[in-house]
Amino acid sequence: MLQIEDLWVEVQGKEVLKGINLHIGKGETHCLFGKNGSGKTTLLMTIMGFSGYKVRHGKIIFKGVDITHLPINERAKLGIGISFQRPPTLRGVKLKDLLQICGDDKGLGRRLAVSYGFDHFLDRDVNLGFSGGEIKKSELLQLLTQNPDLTLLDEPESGVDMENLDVIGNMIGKLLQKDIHKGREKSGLIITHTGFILNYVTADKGHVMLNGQIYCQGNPVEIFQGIQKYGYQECIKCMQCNV
Ligand SMILES: Nc1ncnc2c1ncn2[C@@H]1O[C@H](COP(=O)(O)OP(=O)(O)OP(=O)(O)O)[C@@H](O)[C@H]1O
Repeated sequence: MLQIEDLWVEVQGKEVLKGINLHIGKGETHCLFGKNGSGKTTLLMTIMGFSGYKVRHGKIIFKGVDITHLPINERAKLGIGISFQRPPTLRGVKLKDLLQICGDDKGLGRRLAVSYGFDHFLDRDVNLGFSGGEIKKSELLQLLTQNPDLTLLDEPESGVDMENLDVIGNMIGKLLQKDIHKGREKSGLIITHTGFILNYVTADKGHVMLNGQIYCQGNPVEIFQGIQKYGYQECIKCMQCNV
């Protein structure tokens, strides 16, 4: 599904990603762990194609297509979706209108909003005055409507209370087809500090990013436990380190 080869990325003159290699197969969900400022968000924003993330070297291949220099809208059309760590407020854009843009089937967004008890937000400007948890629900509603083949999630749990974590987790589980083990087709890359998502999706691989490089890949639960026990720096010295 996604193949990243020796990716070097510069942001505002600073070299942030330094030779990233990553392969996410069809139907696989990967978790990305790592210290603050290590480059995780930069990787997601670069995959999605946001301006300001300058690819100095390397390739991003999605579904066999080289998307390294493709505009963001083309990447979305090809089937990539993203949920931001801190999504912007869209004044003058109603959530219902954004949901219509996200999905071809015009009724899908509303049906999903009703099913998650979120329909009273449809007539509000996107994220304007939304609480932290409401912003995350709105983001996931947009993604469920878009129904991307590769979903990029940047700390989906941040700002979400304990009860709503369950709702958010189930929405992500639906997005990534948690329950369909055979023939699962949707892929995901999830940045998480808390590891909460591991209770809601069957994650196939975990990676640890430090200082713009991926050091470790392996069982996501074991990696997360290793980080909790020994910290990032010690974790990357483990047997699973392959870079
Ligand atoms: N627009 C920008 N201008 C300047 N520096 C930037 C910009 N975007 C990212 N950086 C820098 O690049 C580095 C990596 O940032 P990034 O947001 O990718 O880290 P992260 O691993 O996602 O961190 P966190 O876990 O805190 O969200 C940081 O030092 C950050 O300050």
